[in-house]
Amino acid sequence: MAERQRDALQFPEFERDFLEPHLPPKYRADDETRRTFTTLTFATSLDSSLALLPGTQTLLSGPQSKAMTHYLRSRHQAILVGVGTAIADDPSLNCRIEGVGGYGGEGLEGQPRPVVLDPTLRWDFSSDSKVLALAAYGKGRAPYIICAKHPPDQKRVLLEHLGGKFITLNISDTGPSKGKLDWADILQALRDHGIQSVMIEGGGTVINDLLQPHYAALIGSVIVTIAPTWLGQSGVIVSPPRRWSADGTPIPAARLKDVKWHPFGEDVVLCGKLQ
Ligand SMILES: NC(=O)C1=CN([C@@H]2O[C@H](COP(=O)(O)OP(=O)(O)OC[C@H]3O[C@@H](n4cnc5c(N)ncnc54)[C@H](O)[C@@H]3O)[C@@H](O)[C@H]2O)C=CC1
Ligand SMILES: Nc1nc(O)c(N)c(N[C@@H]2O[C@H](COP(=O)(O)O)[C@@H](O)[C@H]2O)n1
Repeated sequence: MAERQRDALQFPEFERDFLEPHLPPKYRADDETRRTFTTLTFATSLDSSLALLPGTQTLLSGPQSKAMTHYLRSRHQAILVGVGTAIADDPSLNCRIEGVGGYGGEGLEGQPRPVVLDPTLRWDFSSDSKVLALAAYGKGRAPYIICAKHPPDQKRVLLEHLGGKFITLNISDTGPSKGKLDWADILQALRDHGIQSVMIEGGGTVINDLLQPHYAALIGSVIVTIAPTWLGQSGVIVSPPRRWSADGTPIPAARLKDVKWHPFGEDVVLCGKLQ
């Protein structure tokens, strides 16, 4: 029996039912047909801010909603962040719920695969970067990095040594994602690498991109933690591009349906689907 870990988070059984309808279906290794289930999830302030300033990390989630996020991590095969988040936060991107691999569980079971979206290879990671160090200690998996250019051999060797890899995709030259990577291509690439569920945590650029109507069909669930604080102006804001109706009047950028709210400590967690 795995020993109890002092650094593990607790997320009680009775809180889990609320989330169940919003979680990906159970993973089946033999199911080749299923599209990757995508959950968009983040913590925001009352003024829709993810961080006090660009390039910095701000703690918004309280202990209960943080434990909820780690439970979500245990229920997805991968966690994706943009390179802005990887650089600003030096995140761990592992699951620290009690009973998951590395935190009282066996092997790496329950540990999601970190994925960093870094088209131009801006993230100058090393073996000291938290996510790689945790992989080396068996407390998480090494990242997959999605890029659009040839990676340097030295970085590739370091990543592959720990079980990670670079995945190279083509920049779109047409359509709404022109000049960027298309999210359908990103999710298909993850699917091709055996990932059937991914939770996308941010940051601002990634979330605002995905909240545009042409990507709504790709997102299975949206789960937002709202903390009872206003961060103030000049933060990293969730606010997707405004839409306009055919007659030129402004309409909301995005809206959720089938919404449920649940308090976790001082925070509230909102689950829904994009309309
Ligand atoms: N409160 C929360 O839950 C979270 C807060 N954050 C915060 O967000 C901030 C980082 O946000 P941002 O600076 O906006 O960076 P980001 O993490 O959204 O990364 C942006 C970068 O991702 C790449 N990217 C995004 N969409 C792309 C696409 N379609 N094709 C190709 N490349 C694409 C580009 O290189 C872009 O510069 C940090 O302050 C971080 O602490 C990040 C995650 C969650
Ligand atoms: N759920 C949540 N609450 C907050 O207050 C946050 N700042 C974030 N940020 C996201 O979590 C990552 C950090 O995760 P680790 O604890 O280092 O594993 C960070 O990179 C953001 O993606 N999330």
